[in-house]
Amino acid sequence: MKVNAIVLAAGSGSRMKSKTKKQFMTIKGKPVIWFALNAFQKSMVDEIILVTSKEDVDYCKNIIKKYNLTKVSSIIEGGKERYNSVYNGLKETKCDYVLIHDGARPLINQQIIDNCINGAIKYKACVAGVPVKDTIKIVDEKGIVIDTPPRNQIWITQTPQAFEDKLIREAYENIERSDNALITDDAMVVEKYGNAKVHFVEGAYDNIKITTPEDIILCECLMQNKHV
Ligand SMILES: Nc1ccn([C@@H]2O[C@H](COP(=O)(O)OP(=O)(O)OP(=O)(O)O)[C@@H](O)[C@H]2O)c(=O)n1
Ligand SMILES: C[C@](O)(CO)[C@H](O)COP(=O)(O)O
Repeated sequence: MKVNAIVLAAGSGSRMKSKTKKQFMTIKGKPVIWFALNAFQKSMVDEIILVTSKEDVDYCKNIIKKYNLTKVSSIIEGGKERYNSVYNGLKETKCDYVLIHDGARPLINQQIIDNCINGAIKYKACVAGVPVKDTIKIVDEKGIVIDTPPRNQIWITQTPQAFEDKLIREAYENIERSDNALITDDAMVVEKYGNAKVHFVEGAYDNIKITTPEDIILCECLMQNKHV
């Protein structure tokens, strides 16, 4: 059984509003992207496909060399939207199961990776996540509450998202032929165009995505007691 991971680092990080792209900012002396790459390096994943922007390929090559990330088998160019980057990565993989992960989620751990691999084997399509702790409200464009859905039906969706390779490949091929507006994760591609039900597997509350400036501070705090 061959398991590959696609790690995404081709975003512009516009919500971070920083000079350095968020995936290359430094936490505990290491670039953010290193944490995810290192987690997969230490896991049972066979190969890592790193997706990044053309202008960052050389920088990524340096990181891979410096930290001896031997499982990174290729660095490929991303696309305009996240799903374009994922599809470019998928074209580069050939395996039985594939894990797709945001390079901007440095707090991924071995347990989550294992949960995703086992979930993909069991269900063909799964995503890491956790139930929401807050009450969530649906609002209209004026900010007026329309509905308060039952909290036990709402989960925070994280990455990795893991799939049987054939299934996710076919689902992505289908979006090429369809209206692909507002696709923000890979589970959605399977929900809309794939041939399996997507199951949640246990993620972690600290498996946050670095998106806005306070996430860097939060991440540093969360990492303080961890051995990474
Ligand atoms: N065209 C894109 C867009 C996003 N990503 C990656 O997908 C992950 C999650 O996306 P997000 O947090 O939205 O990153 P950005 O698109 O970079 O951020 P923003 O939306 O604030 O511009 C990140 O690791 C990002 O690098 C990517 O590889 N290619
Ligand atoms: C894939 C994802 O991280 C799951 O939460 C998320 O959907 C990415 O969305 P973004 O709009 O690119 O932040």
